[in-house]
Amino acid sequence: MFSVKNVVKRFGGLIAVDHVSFEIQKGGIFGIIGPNGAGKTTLFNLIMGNLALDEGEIRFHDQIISGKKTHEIAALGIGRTFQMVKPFGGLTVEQNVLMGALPKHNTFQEARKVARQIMDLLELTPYQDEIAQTLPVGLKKKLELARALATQPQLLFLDEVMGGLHPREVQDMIEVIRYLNREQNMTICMIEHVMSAVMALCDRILVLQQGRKLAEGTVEEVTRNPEVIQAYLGGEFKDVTLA
Ligand SMILES: Nc1ncnc2c1ncn2[C@@H]1O[C@H](COP(=O)(O)OP(=O)(O)OP(=O)(O)O)[C@@H](O)[C@H]1O
Repeated sequence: MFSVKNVVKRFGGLIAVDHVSFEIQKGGIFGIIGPNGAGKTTLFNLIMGNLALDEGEIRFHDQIISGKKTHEIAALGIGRTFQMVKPFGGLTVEQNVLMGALPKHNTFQEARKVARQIMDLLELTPYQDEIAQTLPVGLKKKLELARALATQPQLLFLDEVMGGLHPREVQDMIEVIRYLNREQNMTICMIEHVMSAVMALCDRILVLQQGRKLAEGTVEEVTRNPEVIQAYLGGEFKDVTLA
């Protein structure tokens, strides 16, 4: 469904993404993990056309998407959330979700219907008239997800949606992602530091380190990989269970 082939991104002398290749199968939940600075967000920015790649190719359903503009990529059915939550701060929750829904729908009524379904799914309806920037982090993360869902993607890229959430909120988010994947047939690719969520959700994991692919495989394969264990034990992933 989606492939990244030999992608390279340089920032001056630094190679942020160094010949990375992977494929995402339709219907899966693909995880991308790795220490800070591994190149994960840069990879998402390359995929969504926010940054131009230096080498390589990105395909979605056999169409080359590298080189396309962000709105063209979104129109093909790819959505994303941002690690640094980016709602329009001065707008209400409902207006924010509508902003995502409007380009995909012919009428305002249709867009509003979809926006309301998404707010219901994410339990944002009680906050629909609140101004986005006044929300606590957990609700801001949900709003970020709601805005991405409003574009009705087939393939959704999630950049650390669990970050800053309380354990109860992490559990809720896991359930929402599982529902989107199983009930709405959405293929998901998630960058995530919260390892319990990665373990609970992902059928395949890519491990990046200093821009390079360190390992790729199932949760079992990756967590048994000696190089991954070494990288993690020396790193910041204190909550990872590698038993
Ligand atoms: N616009 C930029 N200009 C220069 N260097 C950049 C730029 N964006 C990212 N980098 C560098 O590229 C490397 C990869 O950064 P990136 O944000 O992709 O890592 P990450 O794996 O997403 O990290 P984190 O887990 O902290 O979000 C880092 O060394 C970072 O400093």
